[in-house]
Amino acid sequence: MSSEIVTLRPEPLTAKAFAAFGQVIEADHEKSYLINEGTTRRFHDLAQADVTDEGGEAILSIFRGTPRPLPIAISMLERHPLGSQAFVPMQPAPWLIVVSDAENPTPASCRAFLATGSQGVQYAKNVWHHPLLVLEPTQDFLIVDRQSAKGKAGDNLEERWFDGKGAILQIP
Ligand SMILES: NC(=O)N[C@@H](O)C(=O)O
Ligand code: NI
Repeated sequence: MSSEIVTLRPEPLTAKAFAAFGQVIEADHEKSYLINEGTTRRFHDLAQADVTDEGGEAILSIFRGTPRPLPIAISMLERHPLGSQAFVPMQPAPWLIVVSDAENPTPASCRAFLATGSQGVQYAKNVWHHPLLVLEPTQDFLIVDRQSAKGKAGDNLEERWFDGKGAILQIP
């Protein structure tokens, strides 16, 4: 059991840096084309929802996040074995992401990212991530994730609480 507390320093969110965890959802001009008589630019196919295991279906929700006490303690991660989960900010405010690609995550295996208010992410199925972390008093996100088939309880949430002191997430 580690007695040292780990400090996580967020790095800028880029598609390349986040590739092991899922996709970054942002207005990538190279994936866009004009529609609607040239009045609208479509940023196309930025991510694909992966939610149909065990009869799951995609749903859209809004999460209204509020900040955690400072210093932000990272004491656990969670994952969704049956589906991806996408977070798209609905206002231009930065937010924080903590993930791990270890099968058995520890504070030292975590990576932190700072997302701009124009960046969303989709966590790939079964990727360890911390629940929503925001910096403003309230921040709304559009969520695309999985609902179990009506009446069929698919267990789509696994949590891993760290032993010892966990980690502290540095605020940029
Ligand atoms: N619990 C829930 O729906 N939210 C988490 O999955 C999260 O990643 O914020
Ligand atoms: Ni989640």
